[in-house]
Amino acid sequence: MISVEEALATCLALVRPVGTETVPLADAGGRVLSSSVIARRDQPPFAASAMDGYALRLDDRVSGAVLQVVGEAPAGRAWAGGIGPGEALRIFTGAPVPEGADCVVIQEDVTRAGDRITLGDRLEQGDNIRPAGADFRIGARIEAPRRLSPADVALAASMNVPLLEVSRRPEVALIATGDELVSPGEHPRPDQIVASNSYGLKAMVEAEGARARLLPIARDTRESLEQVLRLAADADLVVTIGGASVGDHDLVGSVAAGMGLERAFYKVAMRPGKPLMAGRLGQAVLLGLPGNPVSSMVCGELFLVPMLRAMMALPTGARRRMRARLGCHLPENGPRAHYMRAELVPGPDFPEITPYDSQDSSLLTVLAQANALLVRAPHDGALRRGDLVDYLPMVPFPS
Ligand SMILES: Nc1nc2c(c(=O)[nH]1)N[C@H]1C(S)=C(S)[C@@H](COP(=O)(O)OP(=O)(O)OC[C@H]3O[C@@H](n4cnc5c(N)ncnc54)[C@H](O)[C@@H]3O)O[C@H]1N2
Ligand code: MOO
Repeated sequence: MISVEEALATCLALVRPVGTETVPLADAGGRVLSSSVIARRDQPPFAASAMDGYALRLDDRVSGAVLQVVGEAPAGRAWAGGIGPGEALRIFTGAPVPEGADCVVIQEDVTRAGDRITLGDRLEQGDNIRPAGADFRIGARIEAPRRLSPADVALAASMNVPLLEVSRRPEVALIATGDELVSPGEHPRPDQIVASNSYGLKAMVEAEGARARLLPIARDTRESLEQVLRLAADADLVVTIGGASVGDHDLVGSVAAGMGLERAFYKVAMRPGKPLMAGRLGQAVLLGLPGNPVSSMVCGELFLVPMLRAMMALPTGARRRMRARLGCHLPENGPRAHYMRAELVPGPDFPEITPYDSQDSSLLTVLAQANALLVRAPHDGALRRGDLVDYLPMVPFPS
């Protein structure tokens, strides 16, 4: 058995970036930017009013002053002329500030009568002008690689860049295996269950921005497994679920080997998820996850997600660990790293984390409730309430 760290390093060494494509800005949210975005203009491109009011000279901003209104500038229509002493321009938020004006007095501080305004008693100190280029200058960059947030998309739009180069979405084929499985909505026999983790993994893959394809459930025969694996030949990453352990019906390793799998490792010193395997299968990479629902989902978080990120050319490595105070006592850990499903709540200095009583790797109710994985190293000594421990956050984090 190898360590989680070795297994992750090997998984990451197996994958390659999948290449790039160009997409319209409107479809770029959540995608991974692969070429930096470069601003084609200054924003704002002119000194702009931040308020609805009157543009005038600072020298004229005196309580009680009476000024002549010479014209009007709505947003999108600049006033061609300038502003002289004793003059004001009616101006609206976002409109260019005219030559000669160096402040905008908000309309609430002004009394207007015909073409004249009188400035009120209390006038603001600020000039209410957004200087040209205050947001960004031409040539400013959104550096790649970066997963594009909604704010990034808005920024790229503002930079007037309509097409973005992003990483292609990796194609992931998901294969559930086992005679006991039926698809959700079907009618299982009394000795059957409903395939679950393949659907959870599909959601996980898609949340990362990759494409997931659920292949037909492979039955526990060599022929069935071979047939379904062949359907996955064009995928970038083939993920099998189950059939990885030592039982007579656990065929994934030997069938994949027969089809040319160059296995990089099998079995990792972790709980849950010991019978994990990975290797190269033709043009694709194969990740063989254990069948227990929680094991496969935890391995998905720890290995599949970083692999997908590497395939999209994002900086990779282990999921970022955080620190929390333990909410209970825990006995010494065994020889495998333990990723305990846990509840994380806010605390006075660090958040407080308490693992659920049952850590059986079949319990999806516990996994769905958990908002963190408490990480224990192999042979970690007994821990006391209040000790600082590592955890990996999972959604939903308490708000
Ligand atoms: N003698 C030993 N037995 C087992 C060992 C071992 O070391 N020696 N390891 C155990 C561990 S740890 C795990 S994890 C499981 C993993 O086994 P497999 O990967 O071969 O998974 P299966 O046997 O196919 O299934 C395990 C369990 O999960 C259910 N399952 C499978 N696929 C799905 C699915 N898509 N959706 C929902 N549930 C699924 C399956 O029905 C079984 O209940 O092996 C232990 N055994
Ligand atoms: O490690 Mo298995 O993955 O106990 O469930």
